[in-house]
Amino acid sequence: MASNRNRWRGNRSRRKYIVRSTRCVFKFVFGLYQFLQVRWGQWHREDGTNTTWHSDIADRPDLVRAWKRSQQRKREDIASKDLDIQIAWDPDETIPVHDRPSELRAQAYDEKLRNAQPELTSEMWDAELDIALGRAEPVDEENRAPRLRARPRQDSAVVEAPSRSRSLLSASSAVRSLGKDRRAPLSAPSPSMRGKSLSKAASSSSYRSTPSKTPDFSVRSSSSMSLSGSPGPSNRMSQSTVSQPSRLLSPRNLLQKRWGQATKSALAASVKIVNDLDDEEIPSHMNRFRYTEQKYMLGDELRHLASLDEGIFLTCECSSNCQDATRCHCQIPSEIKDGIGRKIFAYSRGLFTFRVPRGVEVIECNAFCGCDPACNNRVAQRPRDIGIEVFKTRHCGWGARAIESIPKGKVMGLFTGQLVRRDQIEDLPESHAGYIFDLDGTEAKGEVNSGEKFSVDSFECGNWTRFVNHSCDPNMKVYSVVYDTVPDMNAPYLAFVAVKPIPARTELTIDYDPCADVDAAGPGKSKVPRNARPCRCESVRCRGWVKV
Ligand SMILES: C[S@@+](CC[C@H](N)C(=O)[O-])C[C@H]1O[C@@H](n2cnc3c(N)ncnc32)[C@H](O)[C@@H]1O
Repeated sequence: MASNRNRWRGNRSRRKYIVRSTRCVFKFVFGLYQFLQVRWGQWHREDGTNTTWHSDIADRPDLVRAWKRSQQRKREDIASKDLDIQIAWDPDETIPVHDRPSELRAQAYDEKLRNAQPELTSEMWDAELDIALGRAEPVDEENRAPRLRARPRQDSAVVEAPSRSRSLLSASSAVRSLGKDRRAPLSAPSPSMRGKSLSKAASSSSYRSTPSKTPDFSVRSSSSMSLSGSPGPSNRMSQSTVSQPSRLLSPRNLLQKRWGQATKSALAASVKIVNDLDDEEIPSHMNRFRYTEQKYMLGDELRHLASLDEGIFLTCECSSNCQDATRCHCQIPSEIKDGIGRKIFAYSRGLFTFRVPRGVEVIECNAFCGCDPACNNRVAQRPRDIGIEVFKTRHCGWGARAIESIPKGKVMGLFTGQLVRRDQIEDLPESHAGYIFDLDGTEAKGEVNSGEKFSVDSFECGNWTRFVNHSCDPNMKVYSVVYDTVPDMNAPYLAFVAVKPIPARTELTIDYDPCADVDAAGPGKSKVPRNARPCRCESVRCRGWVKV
């Protein structure tokens, strides 16, 4: 490996050292971590050794990236060979150290699991509901294929087949047959969240392109959850975990369990379903709904957007925390500036500053930037840390609220769902209309670029944000943010941010038509658009209509 200047972190004298070679070696500390082995060219210990171990090298992101790529290749290699993986701990240590449980192996397991598990379909969901309601018996899945087989090396360490929680029976919809949907039909004549108005609310956004073979919503068994590749206690290798039989779960608990798995695998806080108002157990249309916390769902024709080449991104070389937007290369295209035209970040101390003009999108640091994950300019991409309740409102069906008080500027979450080409929206069923967001933040600014245009349909998949109702005096605003795509791709994320301090358990709302004439607000005073319906937000500033 070519020599390069390297500063040893923590060395106050700032003496320069040269990396002579790096090697991808798995060293086990508490049996779980892997480290990059570095041999130093101009440094050695008194005993002559010159090797140190690192999980990161702040000054050499190129080395770390190369190392991570080689790790990825190894995992893919392991995953492609067969569906078996030895994951048992060997108490007698007869297994070579490289075969012990490790993060690498956990990731390989996870990747195998994703390959082995079929995509969750509405039929599977219906079947689970049938079992939950006692209308059907769970099937023995022993002979179901393909699936991941966990091969125990010792009796003491068996990880169960991860597809245990899946039950594939009939395709009838228990929810539908129970007639649980007592709300007015959601067949709005035109999109409620869709349209110029909403796009204007969004100054821009992006979708996360972290390469992923399987979308976020993939349901994993408890054991696979514990084996997820991200660091943290919830990802440690666990002993055998047996799923709770589905038949013991009510539809709400079953839905809750699904969402719990999805939020947990995204390292996000919980989302609970509560209804203190009536006996509707779960929101309607949940029989086909798949929860995806932070990623768009991509159909085959858009899957290429999830594996963008590193070369497409502008990256910064900051060593840990990005503090100066004028020096951050990833900010070159950013149009967020202070009063004297200097580039600034959109956030201060983790909170949105609202210094982002309408039509301008926020460009966060990306996976290839040199800064660390806690950098100032990575906020919307972090896992949501505020617990959410999806609850039954008095007048607007189900809504969403936070379980704790929220400061102004807090980024609450990203709007997710199925990413669709804008020209295909008209083909969607009418019932989807109130759940579609156009990603047209830059169009609102009048700079329509020639690229493809997208919208996000959250009717059948998405997260808690699809329950956010409209208010003419909202407590959240939407802005657009990119971090795993680039602005020109027109597929930003939409981040929901608190515009004022919000007390715990206050309904979270946005304005579906933020560009309506605000000065003329008040019942009947502003021009009623064609796609409007009576607004039930009950705010004193209510326009009297909501665009749907
Ligand atoms: C994105 S969904 C919000 C979640 C929805 N309440 C539910 O239960 O699924 C948008 C739909 O909620 C309803 N809605 C939201 N805000 C409303 C308001 N202020 N007045 C009347 N209906 C509203 C409309 O039916 C609209 O099409």
